[in-house]
Amino acid sequence: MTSDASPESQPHCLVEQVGHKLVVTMNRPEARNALSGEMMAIMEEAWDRANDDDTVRAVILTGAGGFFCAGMDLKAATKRSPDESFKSGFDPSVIKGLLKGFRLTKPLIAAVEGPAVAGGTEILQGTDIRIAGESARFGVAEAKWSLYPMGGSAVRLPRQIPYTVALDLLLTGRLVKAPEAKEIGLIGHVVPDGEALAKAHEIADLICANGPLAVQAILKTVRDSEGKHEEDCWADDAKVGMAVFASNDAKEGPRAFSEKRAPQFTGT
Ligand SMILES: C[C@H]([C@H](O)CC(=O)SCCNC(=O)CCNC(=O)[C@H](O)C(C)(C)COP(=O)(O)OP(=O)(O)OC[C@H]1O[C@@H](n2cnc3c(N)ncnc32)[C@H](O)[C@@H]1OP(=O)(O)O)[C@H]1CC[C@H]2[C@@H]3CCC4=CC(=O)CC[C@]4(C)[C@H]3CC[C@]12C
Repeated sequence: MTSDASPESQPHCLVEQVGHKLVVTMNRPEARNALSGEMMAIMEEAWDRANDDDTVRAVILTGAGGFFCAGMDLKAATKRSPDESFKSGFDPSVIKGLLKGFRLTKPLIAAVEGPAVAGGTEILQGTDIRIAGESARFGVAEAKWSLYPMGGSAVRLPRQIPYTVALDLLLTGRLVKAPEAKEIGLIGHVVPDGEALAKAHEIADLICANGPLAVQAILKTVRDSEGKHEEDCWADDAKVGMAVFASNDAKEGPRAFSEKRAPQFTGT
């Protein structure tokens, strides 16, 4: 993957831990946070950190300057053949930065303002809870430029929203605003413009106050059972659930309820 560091020497992605929350901010506002090699590399590191660091209990993905992400850098794509990176060894069957073929073990909350287009809506499909300012725009525009939604939308979008709506978006490349995106189930919350990040923090705080083992176990079962027949899931579901019930935190939760106090979870 090539690195194309910003001329302003600002990193293309910022990563900051706030308490138990890891906040990942795509940071190329002059290009509507279009994805770059550098941005993808920083996001890959952030995802590893989120998965490996026990102090991280929730992750927020957002964009700088009032924009989420405009997908691949189309201007950079005019400087070399669009398929050059594939020829030089980049295997697009896993695109970790875009959460294709790689998932977080901690909940990932998207806070969207402005456009989330093409790769921007594709990475959104790897997030768990999605919040947007009311004039945010979403769409999978690749076909408009005779490109392919390589971030996974041809597979994922029809699984996440109704088939006919997914095909409408994939084949026309049209954009929808936040209220319609909520109506079709692509996002879960619409807030006044400028308030998506605050709402994401509010939801992340609720998650971080919960038992981290329970939260991560729920995510694991949801992820592992995707696409399987439910009868094929119960054995693992029970195993994952029993490990949570055997934890110290599972003793602390009911004790805190009985003692009428907030639980103090340790993740053990
Ligand atoms: C293959 C995947 C993925 O599936 C492919 C894509 O994502 S295709 C991208 C398609 N994007 C779009 O269609 C969006 C285009 N933009 C717009 O429609 C509008 O700009 C907007 C709706 C977003 C905003 O409209 P506005 O009116 O608000 O603003 P506007 O005036 O238009 O723009 C303001 C300025 O911003 C510039 N701008 C906007 N969008 C882009 C853009 N996408 N690229 C560049 N610049 C943009 C605009 O020109 C204006 O600037 P001015 O100077 O003022 O004119 C691929 C997804 C990720 C890829 C990987 C990324 C990392 C990699 C790096 C490498 O080196 C190797 C390859 C790879 C791994 C790469 C591989 C493919 C992907 C996986």
